[in-house]
Amino acid sequence: MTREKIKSAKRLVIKIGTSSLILPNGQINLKNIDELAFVLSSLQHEDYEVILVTSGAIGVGLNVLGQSKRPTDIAQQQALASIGQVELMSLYNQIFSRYQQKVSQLLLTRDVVDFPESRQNATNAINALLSRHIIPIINENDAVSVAEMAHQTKFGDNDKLGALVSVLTDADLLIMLSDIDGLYSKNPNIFDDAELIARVMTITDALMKVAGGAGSKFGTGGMTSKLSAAKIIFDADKQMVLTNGARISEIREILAGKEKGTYFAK
Ligand SMILES: Nc1ncnc2c1ncn2[C@@H]1O[C@H](COP(=O)(O)OP(=O)(O)O)[C@@H](O)[C@H]1O
Ligand SMILES: N[C@@H](CCC(=O)OP(=O)(O)O)C(=O)O
Repeated sequence: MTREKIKSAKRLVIKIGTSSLILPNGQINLKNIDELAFVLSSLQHEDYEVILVTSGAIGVGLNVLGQSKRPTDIAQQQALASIGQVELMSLYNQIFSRYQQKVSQLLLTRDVVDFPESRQNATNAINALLSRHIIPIINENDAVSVAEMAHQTKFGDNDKLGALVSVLTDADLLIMLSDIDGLYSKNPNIFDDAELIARVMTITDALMKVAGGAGSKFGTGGMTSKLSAAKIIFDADKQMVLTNGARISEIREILAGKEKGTYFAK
């Protein structure tokens, strides 16, 4: 059950989900964002290379407009993402600068990652930012990405984006922050006797069956999309820890190899 390989990780991708950024009442979770900025900035100052993959554009957009329900209409969702992304980055910029950390924004679409030249270009840009000790903050370009039959520029969800960014940047570790302590043996929303799984070595069909949908009204993919992301990580021979975004300071313990959350590695 050893997590020895985590201890030498230097290049980190941290993915934070909407459920960790927005409170159930629709307000911004300032406590989590502040803790995230503090922990990631201090890690960066200690010479870790840190990349943040963030969700929350639509959730923050709803907050800006004082709405509570995600619209079903695609154009309305894209408008909300466009509004929320600015506010989200403005918040990150303010809070990270309190910890003397510069940040930047990259909004990706799937075609960028699919085509070798644009993929390399994106990797080069991220490497250039990291070499300047800047934390790149990455989201999907929700305002323009589409999922049409012959034209697919959507990633689907940010768990997948987090895994793809980890592969793209050859990161040593992906830490996925959700609103739950890790993967449970059953959907904990339904079963009281669900138990936390400490280590996953492969994604089986049986495991896919224990994963349910999103637990909060703001989350999108639920555990199914986290396991699909883990599959990308396994296929690329990489490692991932799924843990609770309510206890961001535990990232330190995870990096020290302590048993927190669910560890996905061969
Ligand atoms: N087997 C399972 N183990 C853990 N969580 C599960 C499981 N099945 C379903 N879930 C649900 O998945 C949710 C996490 O996904 P999601 O709401 O999309 O979060 P995020 O916004 O962090 O991406 C959990 O809060 C939980 O309700
Ligand atoms: N790109 C979208 C988030 C999509 C998504 O997968 O959200 P989540 O399940 O909260 O990680 C946004 O910024 O609202």
